[in-house]
Amino acid sequence: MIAAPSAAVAAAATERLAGLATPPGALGRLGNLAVWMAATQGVCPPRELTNVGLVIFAGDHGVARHGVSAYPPEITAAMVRTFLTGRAGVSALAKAHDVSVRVLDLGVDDDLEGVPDGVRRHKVRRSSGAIHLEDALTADETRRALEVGASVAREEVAAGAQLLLSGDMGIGNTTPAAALVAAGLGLPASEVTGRGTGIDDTALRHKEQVVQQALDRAGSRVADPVDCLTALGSADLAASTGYLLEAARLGVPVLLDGLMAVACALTADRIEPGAAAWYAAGHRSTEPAQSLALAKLGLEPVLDLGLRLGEGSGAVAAVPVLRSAVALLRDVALLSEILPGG
Ligand SMILES: Cc1cc2ncn([C@H]3O[C@H](COP(=O)(O)O)[C@@H](O)[C@H]3O)c2cc1C
Ligand SMILES: O=C(O)c1cccnc1
Repeated sequence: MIAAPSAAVAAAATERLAGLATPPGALGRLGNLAVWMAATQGVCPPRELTNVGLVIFAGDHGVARHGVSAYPPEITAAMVRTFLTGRAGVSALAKAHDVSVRVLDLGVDDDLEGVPDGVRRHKVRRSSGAIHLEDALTADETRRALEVGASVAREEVAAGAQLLLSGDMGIGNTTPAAALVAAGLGLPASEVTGRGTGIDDTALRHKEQVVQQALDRAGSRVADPVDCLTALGSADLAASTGYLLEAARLGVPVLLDGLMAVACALTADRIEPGAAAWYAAGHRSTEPAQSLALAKLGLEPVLDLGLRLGEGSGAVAAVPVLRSAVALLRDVALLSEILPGG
């Protein structure tokens, strides 16, 4: 069980919020976010968020060759290079909101020649297995990927990160992510499968069959969250899970993105209950599994913009809202200070 953020600081922050020169409740959910931020930092008022870090976990998926995505797997390597030139969707948002971006290749089906060693050094394998036909990973690969993620979280925190975000890149990844949510929530494929990059009705029915076949193949192993990563996940999703889990263990807050981040957060909370108390939901994705997993974790998304990009984009877009919440609890006067004789 992971220890919760400080209840004493949450109480102090709630009291400060109630005393601000604003009508009670007028700050709405910004007030709740500010209290959560203070509790995770263990200090009230909370510190400004000057050091926010996004790590994008990239990898390919065997299922991507089986008609589950609107795009070919070759996009994955091309997008890794695009993150490095700072021209992806999430790059624009990260630049606008002062968020550092790091991209790691866990399982891209390409050697990524010429890409810096720091990006490639954590690679576990080239493409994870096609989950409806075979395990995504060996048990040893799962263990290694979880440890890569944990070590990256430790590095980010040692470098001063106050808030961690995870992003994903990998054509086909909404299929294993939906399977992880189905496994974690005990739901059939029909309830969790979404359109990902934008597949048509025929492809959606096929994708649902692929997810169900994967769940049936995994059988009773769905009861164990680490076995789920081995059977139904991937190297990039296992690393992302290790990263989110380590953030919670270290007591560092996380702002979650869309389906992949939330599927990994759900898996992390299954591995060590209590982890989710360190997570806030950046946005609501259009993927049904993301909303189902958020509800299970008790998380209400900050933004609801119809985003379905991934890459960490929805989390980065929510960073200014979290900064706004912190600024209010830090900088607004207390009503008692502005009243005569107060
Ligand atoms: C150009 C492009 C950029 C992306 N950036 C993120 N994704 C997102 O879409 C993919 C998941 O959807 P599916 O499971 O349907 O393949 C992942 O790569 C995810 O990161 C992208 C997809 C494309 C095509
Ligand atoms: O929920 C997401 O993050 C998402 C949805 C579709 C495609 N890529 C990512």
